[in-house]
Amino acid sequence: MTMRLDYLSIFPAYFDVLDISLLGKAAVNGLVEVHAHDLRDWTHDRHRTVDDTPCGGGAGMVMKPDPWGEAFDEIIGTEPDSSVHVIFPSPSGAPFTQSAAQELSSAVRIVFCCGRYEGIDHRVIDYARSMWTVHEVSLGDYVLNGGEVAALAITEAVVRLVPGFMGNPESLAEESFSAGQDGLLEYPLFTRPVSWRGLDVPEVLMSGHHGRIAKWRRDESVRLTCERRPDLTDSDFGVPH
Ligand SMILES: COC(=O)c1ccnc(N)c1
Repeated sequence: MTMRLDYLSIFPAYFDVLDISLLGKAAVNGLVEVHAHDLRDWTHDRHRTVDDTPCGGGAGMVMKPDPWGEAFDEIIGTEPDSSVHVIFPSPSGAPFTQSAAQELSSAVRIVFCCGRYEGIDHRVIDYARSMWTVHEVSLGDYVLNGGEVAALAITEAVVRLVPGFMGNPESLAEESFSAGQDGLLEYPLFTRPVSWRGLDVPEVLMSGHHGRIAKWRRDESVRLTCERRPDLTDSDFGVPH
């Protein structure tokens, strides 16, 4: 199954980066298909205008609905289809999580709508909701200049979970937030040399004692999660098992 990814933006060149590294390889082996579009291709005036002043006043500009609607018609179509996922990255969106990435990794089509200026006319989102499965998602509590960087981050989080993308899918099991880690943060990692600038690899990791190593790793995950992400812990995690 090939996942088709579309990106609508006034800066489509942001997505050239998807041609390199693992994502580029996935495109080559037909796992994903990437299409970046310039929203201005759906404008009809000499200045290729995509924005206008906000109704009701206020600072900045708002992205006009017309170009988005015409782009949707051409890129996605004019018939409702709930299997198409349309993502609007936005600081006012729902927090994007690993479980959302996991769910999206089985999608056949994902269309990223990258807003600029103060944002997109809300009717674009309402129209999209009437046609497709819409996700307004935030990467965290901060504001970017546009949705492009967020779209790239979401793409990476999703595509790496697509079956066949990662050479060794087992490596996914022990990552932070993965089910295999019970949603805990990943334990600290070490490799050779055993001693480096006076800093040594924890002895337990060199013991060859798998039970002790597993316990050390679990304890470290619980400790890190309690320290850094108390919001992720509950009474169970608070006490290392
Ligand atoms: C324009 O988009 C944003 O500023 C944005 C998107 C997703 N997450 C955020 N925290 C910000």
